Amino acid sequence: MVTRTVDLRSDTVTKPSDMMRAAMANADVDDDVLGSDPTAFRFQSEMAKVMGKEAAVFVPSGTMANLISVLVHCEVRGSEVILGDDSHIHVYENGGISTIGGVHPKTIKNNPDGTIDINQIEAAIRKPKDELCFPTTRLICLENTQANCGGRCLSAEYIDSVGVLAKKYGLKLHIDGARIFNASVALGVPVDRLVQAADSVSVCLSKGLGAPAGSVIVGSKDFITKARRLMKTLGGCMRQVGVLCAAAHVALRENVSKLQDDHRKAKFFADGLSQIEHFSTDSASVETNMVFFKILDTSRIPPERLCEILEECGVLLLPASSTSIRIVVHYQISESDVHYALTCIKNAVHQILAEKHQNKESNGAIAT
Ligand SMILES: Cc1ncc(COP(=O)(O)O)c(C=O)c1O
Ligand SMILES: C[C@@H](O)[C@H](N)C(=O)O
Repeated sequence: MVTRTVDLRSDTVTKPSDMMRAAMANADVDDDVLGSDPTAFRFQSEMAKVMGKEAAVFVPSGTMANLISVLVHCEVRGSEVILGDDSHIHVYENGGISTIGGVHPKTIKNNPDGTIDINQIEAAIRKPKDELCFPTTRLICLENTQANCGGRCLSAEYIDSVGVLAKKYGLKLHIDGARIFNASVALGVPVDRLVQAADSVSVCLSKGLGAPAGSVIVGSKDFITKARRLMKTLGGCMRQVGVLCAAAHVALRENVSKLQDDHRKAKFFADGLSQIEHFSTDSASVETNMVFFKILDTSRIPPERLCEILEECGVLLLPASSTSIRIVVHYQISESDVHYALTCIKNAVHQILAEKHQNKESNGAIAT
């Protein structure tokens, strides 16, 4: 019987704090479609200010925030967006920019550090002379932090250089900033500086900041007006949305300061994993709240089996590939949880290896 749960599947798993629940219960609300929900208005104004952009709109999810942002930038048919081949928009959003928006993706391989090579970006930009046969490049998307590269941070200098390239060719720049506050804290760069070159940013309040739901798109007033209209088309406009914005506002006020500790716990986790035989963990590459560790082929430990055994002791993890597992730390994971999970992982490895040895023995016995 599981008496303790340590949920390391994602930073989307946090439960709203008591302060968030109180804010939700007491939120001053109104119909945000017929008019303006006062709590949503205040939160959106605060987010625009914090991110250094003209305007903001609260959106039900990060996936919808990215979809809306890409579709507003690429509102002309035959548009193409340049993005990383391991980006969330390309991998985890059901191809929505194409299936719903008719936007063509031009992927470039993500570097291990989360960037996409700037020379490859420039080479991928379509040339006007080829417009009869090819889509028209209108947008470049970056992701900061870059989740599938291990939560790696894109520097302000890199983003600025992509911004210069975008302007050179008359393109727009969107940042999937689901974890932009993690990047800001890890780099020690104010978040508005980090996204200065971007025309739009999607920011998740429901990840490391711990809100129960929601994202925000920030950008110019004109962009946000178009984004809000498209959100209505997609069915994303909500009535008394202040209930959710109240929790998101608490998350913004209370939890940015906790992110550094998440990063420290992730680093501690990575150091602990690197002590475990049969695992390969690049602890040096852990910059924020994510740790990916590879299970060496020699061990022949299937990630699914490891996750299965760990679930029995209340430690929840997700395989990242056929040979690796992802750990995501958040503010509701304690130091003690980290130690407990590491102990459970070590014990699970020993259990699986013992199982394999026993199977080998019994197969050998049958064979003789
Ligand atoms: C980098 C990144 N972008 C966007 C999203 C989408 O956010 P949501 O789950 O709220 O749709 C996620 C994960 O959830 C993510 O990790
Ligand atoms: C898996 C992905 O969709 C989610 N954003 C996560 O990082 O957990």
